[in-house]
Amino acid sequence: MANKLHEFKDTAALAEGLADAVASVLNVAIAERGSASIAVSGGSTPKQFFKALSARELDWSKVTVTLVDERFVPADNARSNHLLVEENLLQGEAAKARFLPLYRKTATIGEAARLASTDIAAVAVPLDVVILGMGNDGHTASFFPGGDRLAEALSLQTPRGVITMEAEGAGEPRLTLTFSSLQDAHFLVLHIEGQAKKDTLEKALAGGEESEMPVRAVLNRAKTPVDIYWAP
Ligand SMILES: O=C1O[C@H](COP(=O)(O)O)[C@@H](O)[C@H](O)[C@H]1O
Repeated sequence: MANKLHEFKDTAALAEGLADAVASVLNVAIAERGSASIAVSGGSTPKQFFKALSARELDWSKVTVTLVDERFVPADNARSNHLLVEENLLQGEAAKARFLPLYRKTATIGEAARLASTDIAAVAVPLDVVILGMGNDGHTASFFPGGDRLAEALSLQTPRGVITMEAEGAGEPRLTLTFSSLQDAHFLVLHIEGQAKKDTLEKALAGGEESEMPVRAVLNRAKTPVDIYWAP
């Protein structure tokens, strides 16, 4: 698996470099198909990148933005990945993008997953861009160690879509794209920052079970080689 590491002098340079690369992929998709898609992660890492991407020149009205995963909280909750994207990416020209949330105000998280799966199914396959983050526990998306549906989420037999996930380290119940939904993206990125995350990456790459560090599934058997973007 020819993953590639892109190192930057600082997080600001990484944000600009990744925004340039993503904008280029989205522009090619728009030129070739008339549309483009990107699934992004939440958490604390991507904020600078989102702001840089938001300022890139492209026909955002032709771009579908969705989430790799989401906490099962409404968009006005400070833990919401939707809120992070809305406040940092979907601003200015980028506000013209079509946004597909994963959270839905449904009686159960299972119903929200079914509704989100239906919407995601209407987006061209494969996704053009997937931006993954990683926790220091080796989770990516909401593929958490000990997750109640981890094996199902990581199996290529599981159809593309959104499934629920609960795990001790996850906090709220989660909604996550399945591995099958994201592993063949045209541009598959793992965006991590800081030495601790670099050490976690090295541990993940050194071998071991996917159940211990689920990011290994992406690093070891995604169809698309992973572009790893890192800055200290
Ligand atoms: O819970 C989550 O954590 C990961 C990593 O977040 P970070 O703040 O350490 O970058 C994130 O990729 C995921 O989308 C989010 O739901």
